[in-house]
Amino acid sequence: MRSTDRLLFIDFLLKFENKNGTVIPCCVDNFDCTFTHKGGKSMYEKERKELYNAHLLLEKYGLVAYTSGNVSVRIGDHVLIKPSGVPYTELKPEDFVVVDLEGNVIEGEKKPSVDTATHLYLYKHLDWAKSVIHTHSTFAMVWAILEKSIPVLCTAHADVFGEEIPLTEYAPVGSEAIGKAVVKVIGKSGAVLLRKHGVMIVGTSVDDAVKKAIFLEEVAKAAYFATLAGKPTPLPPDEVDHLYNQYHTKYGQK
Ligand SMILES: O=C(CO)[C@@H](O)[C@H](O)COP(=O)(O)O
Repeated sequence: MRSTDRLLFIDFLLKFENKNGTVIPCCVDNFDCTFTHKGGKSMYEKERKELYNAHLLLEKYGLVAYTSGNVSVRIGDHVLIKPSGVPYTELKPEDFVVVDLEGNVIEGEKKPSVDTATHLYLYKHLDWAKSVIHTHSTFAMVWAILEKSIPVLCTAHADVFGEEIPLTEYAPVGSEAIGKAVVKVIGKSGAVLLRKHGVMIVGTSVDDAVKKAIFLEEVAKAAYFATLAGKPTPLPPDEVDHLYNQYHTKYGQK
């Protein structure tokens, strides 16, 4: 499409949207023309609130600072993700960006997270992935900086994760490289340490991912202090399996 034709087409779409308040496509022939739906409702209102609350919870538990980290949720062939570089104190539900699985912006005025390619790689390669969280939570990051996986040293770790928290190879930010490195080592826990970087969590829901991000920091902290104070031995693998199965079938209101 010639650029003048594109502009005419976009003008037509905008008028159509204003009149009808209807959701319209935001990418025309790969032309960079993203905009929000000013005339109508934003896409995924419910998921926007859920994602906003997840970001607030990460901040409340001290797992992120200022602009660091991000959360996304998969909705069919779309992913809703945090905008890049927006401080948590300024973040609003309407700021989240809708992208498709190839990274095209479907709705949103802001640039999506710098880690979007990583999140998308995980959604495309792990069919159970419904939400992804990235943090630089302090104690987990200490293990990642030391280039050490976190052994199963206590029952809480066995309960929630059921295995040691693996460590990726080093991968640079801003491409699929981190996603590839995560897929190579991820196990049933869905929690991974990014070498020299931080944490990546994959969840079956936003709640599941938030819970794992919170508990990972708790076990990373306990394991760090235990290792500093003495020479803790890991729980036996049979006991780890037993605790994990018990927790996942009986714990709480099940
Ligand atoms: O780790 C990194 C960059 O090194 C990112 O996770 C930032 O911490 C947050 O980036 P945005 O989601 O704001 O783009």
